[in-house]
Amino acid sequence: MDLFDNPGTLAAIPIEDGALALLAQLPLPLSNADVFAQLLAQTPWREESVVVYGKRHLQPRLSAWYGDASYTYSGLRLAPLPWTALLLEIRAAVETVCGQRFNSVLLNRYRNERDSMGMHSDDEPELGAEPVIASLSYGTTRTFILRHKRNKQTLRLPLEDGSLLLMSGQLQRHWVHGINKSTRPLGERLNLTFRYIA
Ligand SMILES: O=C(O)CCC(=O)C(=O)O
Ligand SMILES: [Fe+2]
Repeated sequence: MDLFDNPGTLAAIPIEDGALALLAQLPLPLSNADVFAQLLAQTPWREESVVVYGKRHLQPRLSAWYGDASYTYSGLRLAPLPWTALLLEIRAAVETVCGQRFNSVLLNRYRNERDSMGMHSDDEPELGAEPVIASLSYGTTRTFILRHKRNKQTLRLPLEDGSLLLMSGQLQRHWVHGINKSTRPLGERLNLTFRYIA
């Protein structure tokens, strides 16, 4: 049987004001360890800076942007890298599971427990009114935090090696999300967020 005949199904996570679904393991012909090692080695990782309230900061993580179109992220104009064979293969599997097309992917590398991502919404206008974002994780499990903008309700989701989280509907409008630093030592994690940019 071809792996892609039965890609597994996303399980909905009940949440107000948005849609969230999780697949524990994205089916791919490569092992999670091979995907992790190849992405780590092939990617031209960069330490980007962002402007927050007029002040420039280095991001506490490494990143790389691939895709068909350029994109503005936290005041940063990112020219995309061309798709690699591995990223195209991963994208095809993600698209099959999600039933959605994606034309770009942001790779984030959290080197250890001191790397993080501040609470934010992926609500740039070019992502559309109801952005569909597929978030794929490899390596060390980190806790993905979602907080409702109005009532401050908080959800904590451990994102494990090989898991795929799909965010859609009104989620970006009503919630912020991020990855906190940890006080306990942690190994490396890679995250890929597939997006569709109009
Ligand atoms: O690393 C993660 O799980 C979150 C990544 C994220 O929110 C983003 O790239 O916008
Ligand atoms: Fe995000």
